[in-house]
Amino acid sequence: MELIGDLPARPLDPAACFNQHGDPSDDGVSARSFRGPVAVVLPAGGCGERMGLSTPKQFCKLLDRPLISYTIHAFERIKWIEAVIVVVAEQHVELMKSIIQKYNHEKTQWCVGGLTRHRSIFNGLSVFVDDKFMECHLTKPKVVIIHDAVRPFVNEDILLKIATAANDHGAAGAIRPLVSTVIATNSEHFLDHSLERSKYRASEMPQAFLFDTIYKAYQKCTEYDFEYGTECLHLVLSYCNTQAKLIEGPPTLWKVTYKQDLFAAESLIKETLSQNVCVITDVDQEALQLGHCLKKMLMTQHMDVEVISAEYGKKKLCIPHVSSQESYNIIIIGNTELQEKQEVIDVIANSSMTLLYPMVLILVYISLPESTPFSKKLDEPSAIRRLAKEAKHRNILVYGLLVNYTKDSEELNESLENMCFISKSLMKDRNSALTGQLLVV
Ligand SMILES: Nc1ccn([C@@H]2O[C@H](COP(=O)(O)OP(=O)(O)OP(=O)(O)O)[C@@H](O)[C@H]2O)c(=O)n1
Ligand SMILES: O=C(CO)[C@H](O)[C@H](O)COP(=O)(O)O
Repeated sequence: MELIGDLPARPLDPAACFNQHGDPSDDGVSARSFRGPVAVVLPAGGCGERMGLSTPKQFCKLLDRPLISYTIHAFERIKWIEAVIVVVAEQHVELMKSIIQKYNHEKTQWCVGGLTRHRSIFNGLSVFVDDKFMECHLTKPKVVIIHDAVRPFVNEDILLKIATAANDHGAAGAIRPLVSTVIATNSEHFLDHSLERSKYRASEMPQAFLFDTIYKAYQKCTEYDFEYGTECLHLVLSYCNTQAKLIEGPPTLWKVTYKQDLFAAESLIKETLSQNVCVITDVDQEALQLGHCLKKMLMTQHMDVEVISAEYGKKKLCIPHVSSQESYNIIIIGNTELQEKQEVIDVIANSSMTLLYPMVLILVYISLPESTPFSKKLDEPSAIRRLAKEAKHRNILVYGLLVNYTKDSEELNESLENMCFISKSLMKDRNSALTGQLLVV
């Protein structure tokens, strides 16, 4: 997947790293950065007919969080985005309100949409100017971005290019090369003609406009436009004579449309979350050795790994650091008491990181030749299960790994390789059904 190669070494936020492409000067967009203030309208009032589910796709869950929340977060995390208006169908207002509250979407407000996408967008724009929305206290922005709620992987780079171009030219939109050739059929369903693929582009989102331009276009457009139109850029061309600047966007701008797109979107999120890990080891020799060997091996798997060693009772002090690094994977190596691990879980849960993404916590136990075999400590696996069950409610996925530590370097190496592959796949799969299991390496 192209995404992997494009990831920055250590993303500040998983939402930030979906295809950070290129240099703003690549596509002729002014390098003078336009940084708002900008407002956003997210049409989310559709029913997702092509998805064929009873829940509209914008409310379908990815890693247990509604898709719409990912899109909102992608905008809210950008400083120069001032306000986000989500446009939803009347029957989903309560659901939307609960999502805004649960995920703490502080810049976001909602309004009710219309029967078509254009009607919904017009309602969203009206929030900034119509007296009936006075209580929203929103100032009309100079530039407004319009983005489908069902395109969750939009990043700051493309948004900045689009907003800057809209500021300079009145309108701008993201485009992508066509995947298939476009053909026209005749009334008997035979080929009439085909278009030369290289001359055409797919119009995607985001798009941005000078607010007054797009609002005027909607005020002037016809009932036919409202009913059948699919292109906002076309409206400003037809009704305001504004020719949009077109900017090539990354492939991750695609619109979640069919059921398979939900699987693809969730995989992309998991892939991104599994790119970095923080390993916290005990200070004894075996734990330190395992930690450093694991780091080397995970790095060959293209992961960004940081190792911190802390003595008994101090591990929870490492979590604020993990949280500032926005790492959603922690491996703790060492045989310290479960009470200590419980304290670490408490600190993670209180850090508010797990509000957005599930955290993976792998507890690595070391079985030393001279100590009581772990299999004889019957209470330990069930204690891990209990701990994991409680942690799952707090969006922390806890797994146990038991590593046989031996002086035989070949055997130890094999154990380490297994530990690396199992850890990597636990971080990548984020499988909640496996939490609480103690896997023997
Ligand atoms: N009356 C409508 C119809 C669509 N949209 C929104 O416009 C975006 C893009 O539309 P599309 O992908 O076509 O969504 P749906 O109309 O829901 O899907 P479908 O066409 O398969 O029914 C979506 O975020 C959708 O919720 C909207 O706000 N109001
Ligand atoms: O394609 C588009 C660009 O103009 C729009 O993003 C929009 O998704 C079209 O919506 P629909 O699929 O409902 O026609």
